[in-house]
Amino acid sequence: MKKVVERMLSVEQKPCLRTVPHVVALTGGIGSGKSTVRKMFEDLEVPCIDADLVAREIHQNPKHPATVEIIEAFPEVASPDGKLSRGSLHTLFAVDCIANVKLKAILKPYVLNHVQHWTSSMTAPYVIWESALIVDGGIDADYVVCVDASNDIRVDRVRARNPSWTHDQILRIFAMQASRKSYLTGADQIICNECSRRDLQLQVAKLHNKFINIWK
Ligand SMILES: CC(C)(COP(=O)(O)OP(=O)(O)OC[C@H]1O[C@@H](n2cnc3c(N)ncnc32)[C@H](O)[C@@H]1O)[C@@H](O)C(=O)NCCC(=O)NCCS
Ligand SMILES: Nc1ncnc2c1ncn2[C@@H]1O[C@H](COP(=O)(O)OP(=O)(O)OP(=O)(O)O)[C@@H](O)[C@H]1O
Repeated sequence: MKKVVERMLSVEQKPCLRTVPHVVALTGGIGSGKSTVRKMFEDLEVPCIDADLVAREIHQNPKHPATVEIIEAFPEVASPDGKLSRGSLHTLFAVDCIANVKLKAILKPYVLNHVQHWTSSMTAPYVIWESALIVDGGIDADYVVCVDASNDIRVDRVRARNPSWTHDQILRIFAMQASRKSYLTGADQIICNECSRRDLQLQVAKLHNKFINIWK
């Protein structure tokens, strides 16, 4: 009986073990393979969030204060129902650097707020935040993973994924994003995606084991 009471007391006195998960930022330029890598981490049951998808949910909601502000600033890219028109990446933001900076400044606080709330509701040792825009700064991650491939491979993959995009449109998006060098120098770890999906998966599994070992 004494032992049972002692054990109950020791359990009650233990501090709450619930801690906020570590954050791995997953970044890279357009077509580098971020979403492909994110899905591989999801297959390993790592909770993942796509910041660009969060941004999309915001600017496709005409009542969201960020959407109202964006449409006020850029009425030319409003759809008839008050959302941000999806083609606006090519017609405005990939060709007008100032407009792009303003768009990101409006969206970023709302996206980060959502992503941080989501993170604090997770119980895994670590979570993954995916975004092409992480190297823009202001994102507090424990570890930055950059998915990399040569510009030629990325252009080919984006063209295959988006057949209606022209070569010029793709190069404009490249030019709006951080340089390949900035992505690489800002990373703690690089995943080289000039390989087969199978070899990519092996790199992901190795990295996952490393994270689990340090943060278990
Ligand atoms: C410009 C927008 C409206 C175009 O939307 P659309 O659905 O047509 O494109 P999608 O989101 O699928 O983007 C496709 C790819 O283009 C690249 N990209 C998108 N937006 C940008 C941008 N503003 N600057 C540079 N590259 C971009 C990314 O590699 C992205 O994965 C949208 O991408 C957007 O809201 N971008 C800003 C996102 C943002 O500020 N996120 C904050 C993260 S902290
Ligand atoms: N190792 C690979 N072998 C063959 N195709 C690949 C490989 N990795 C990615 N792809 C393909 O390349 C395209 C771009 O990959 P993905 O969408 O993952 O890139 P991304 O970095 O998320 O791009 P974006 O910034 O536009 O969201 C996709 O169609 C994907 O299926």
